[in-house]
Amino acid sequence: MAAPRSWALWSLCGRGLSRVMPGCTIPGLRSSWPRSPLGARPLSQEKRATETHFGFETVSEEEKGGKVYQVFESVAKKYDVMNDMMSLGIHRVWKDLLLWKMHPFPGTQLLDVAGGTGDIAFRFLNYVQAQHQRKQKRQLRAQQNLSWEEIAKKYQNEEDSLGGSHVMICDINKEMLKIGKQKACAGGYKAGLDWVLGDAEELPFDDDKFDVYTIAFGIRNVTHIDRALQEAHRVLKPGGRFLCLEFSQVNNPLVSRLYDVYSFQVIPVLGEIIAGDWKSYQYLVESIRQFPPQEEFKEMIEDAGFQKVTYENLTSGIVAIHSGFKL
Ligand SMILES: COc1cc(O)cc(C/C=C(\C)CC/C=C(\C)CC/C=C(\C)CC/C=C(\C)CC/C=C(\C)CC/C=C(\C)CC/C=C(\C)CC/C=C(\C)CC/C=C(\C)CCC=C(C)C)c1O
Ligand SMILES: C[S@@+](CC[C@H](N)C(=O)[O-])C[C@H]1O[C@@H](n2cnc3c(N)ncnc32)[C@H](O)[C@@H]1O
Repeated sequence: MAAPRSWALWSLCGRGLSRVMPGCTIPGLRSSWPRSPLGARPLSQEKRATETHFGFETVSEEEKGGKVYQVFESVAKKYDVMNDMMSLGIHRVWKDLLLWKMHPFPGTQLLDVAGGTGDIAFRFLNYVQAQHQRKQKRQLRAQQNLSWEEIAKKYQNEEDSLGGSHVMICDINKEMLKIGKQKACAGGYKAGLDWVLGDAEELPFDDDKFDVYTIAFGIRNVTHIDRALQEAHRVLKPGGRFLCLEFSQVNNPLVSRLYDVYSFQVIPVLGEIIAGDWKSYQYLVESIRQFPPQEEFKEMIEDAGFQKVTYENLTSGIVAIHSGFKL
């Protein structure tokens, strides 16, 4: 089988990559990553404190944020359609599973960091609304002698239809938030959500504020993952839950091989055809390979102070959901 294009590039660039271990500035990183596209391959321990990775490229920590910003600024308009095309809709199932795992209760205060175009937030609102409506119907059926007006009122109060639940969508990118807000208008999501421009590494919220913190396909893009995890811990209430949906390490060799071919040969091509942006989608597949595998990420979450940390692999580990509690 021919080597994927980017893998060939990666090999050609090996001199530069082996000189630097991009993840070096992040406490808790293990020497086994970043990984090559075709499996674990430790890179050199030599590194400079201010360097990190942007895909397979070595950049300064100062540069990385700007580069990530440009990627999402560039893809924002085509972001949703690209996700459906790349995954044939499978990303929707992963996001649904995140919500089922969360199983929010009435009144849940959710912070969705790197919330982008709102996929997690809208699912959350749908979930709590459906749950609240079921509860309300049960209560209405149980109550005798209610007037039609009283019944209608119960259905009309939008705020109440969420049972007090609320989602705060926080993202560093104005363009992603703009698309998210447009989707919210089009989808009729008015109550129970707010949009905030903010950095996962320095969240603009008080301590102990949220019941649940989610980050879906976001933490991979953050410069200092440890800082983002510490911030997650800070803003959660005691008893609060951290949930992260992110690309991970494929645990089936056949799927892994097909996935590598698909990632490096097909995804950038789709990116070019649909979004007119090969580079951003090359960054996507490279950044996936730079992210720590399940066990190492679990340890990083524990290092940030979370307890009862577990993870669940989805689609042979193409993605995983990590969960932890602030106790
Ligand atoms: C810039 O940063 C970003 C931008 C974004 O837009 C999004 C994100 C964040 C990401 C997401 C929210 C999710 C995005 C989803 C993905 C990256 C895709 C994940 C991949 C899958 C679910 C499928 C995994 C694929 C496999 C296990 C391999 C199976 C693939 C094949 C049999 C095709 C192998 C390909 C070739 C041999 C090359 C020749 C083929 C073609 C030219 C045809 C192209 C084929 C397709 C479009 C079909 C793709 C097939 C599937 C999706 C099959 C699914 C099957 C299974 C899961 C078993 C972001 O950070
Ligand atoms: C792949 S998108 C995920 C969007 C959404 N969560 C989803 O699942 O579709 C990654 C998002 O992370 C955001 N992001 C990257 N770095 C960030 C940071 N330091 N703080 C907050 N958001 C960030 C990007 O702007 C982008 O919207």
